[in-house]
Amino acid sequence: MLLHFTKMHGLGNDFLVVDLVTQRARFDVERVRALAHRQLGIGFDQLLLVEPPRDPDMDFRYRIYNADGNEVENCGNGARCFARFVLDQRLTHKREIRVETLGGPLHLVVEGDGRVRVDMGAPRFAPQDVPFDAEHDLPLHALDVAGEHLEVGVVSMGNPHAVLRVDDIDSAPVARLGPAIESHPRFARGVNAGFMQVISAHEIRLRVFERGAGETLACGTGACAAVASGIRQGLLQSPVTVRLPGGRLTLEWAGDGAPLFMTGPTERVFDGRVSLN
Ligand SMILES: N[C@@H](CCC[C@H](N)C(=O)O)C(=O)O
Repeated sequence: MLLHFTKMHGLGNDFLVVDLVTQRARFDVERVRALAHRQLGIGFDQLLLVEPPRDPDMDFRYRIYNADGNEVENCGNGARCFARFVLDQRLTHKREIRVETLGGPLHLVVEGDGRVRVDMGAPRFAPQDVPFDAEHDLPLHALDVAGEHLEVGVVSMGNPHAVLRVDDIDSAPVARLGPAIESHPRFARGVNAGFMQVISAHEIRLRVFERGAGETLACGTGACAAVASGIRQGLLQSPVTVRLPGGRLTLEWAGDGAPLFMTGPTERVFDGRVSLN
């Protein structure tokens, strides 16, 4: 069976996007891993599935799998690509799209310049919402990792994030600490580890070691988590430009309980067909 797919990226965070509105396919862990393989497969950080909604108030269901084959709750760069994909494929003519995800509903707007603005929902900091093993809801939590005593902000953007402030992301120990934070036993479902350098109240640099994918060129929900944590700590003020290895995002957040908005670009790389036998 030949399945049509589209390869896309958001700031270098790359995706295999599959239309399951007009096609049928099943993806188990082994199949996702095989397709994600950089040498033996197509290669991607995440697989994005476009499905019909289950909720009649929604336009689509948006499902996300990490390269390691596990299904996850949310993906910010993927959400922007999702919006461009459903428009380009003429699965909708709407430029304002509502999608259901495992992490909750998202509202996507394709702007006149082609960039996509996403209402990512309200960041949540309560440890049980992340989930993170801690008794109190604090802006910073002590975390012992690989023999180091760190202070991290913990945030749920539907998916779990830990944010560590560093002096310089170019020399930050992302490859060493990233995997140890990702699999730290206090994060029951694993965590995405963000390394944030504050440039000014309105600008940060960020690298993210993603759960189930390793370090990526950009992480949209990681950018949201870093900005939410930075504003909560009094380090940042909205709007904030986030400079990731793959490019820039603009983040706006009015504070506790308010939705966080992320705006950025998308790119379609190529279309193809793959045999799923
Ligand atoms: N790259 C994504 C996040 C994808 C999911 C993440 N690795 C997780 O496991 O939660 C983004 O742009 O947000």
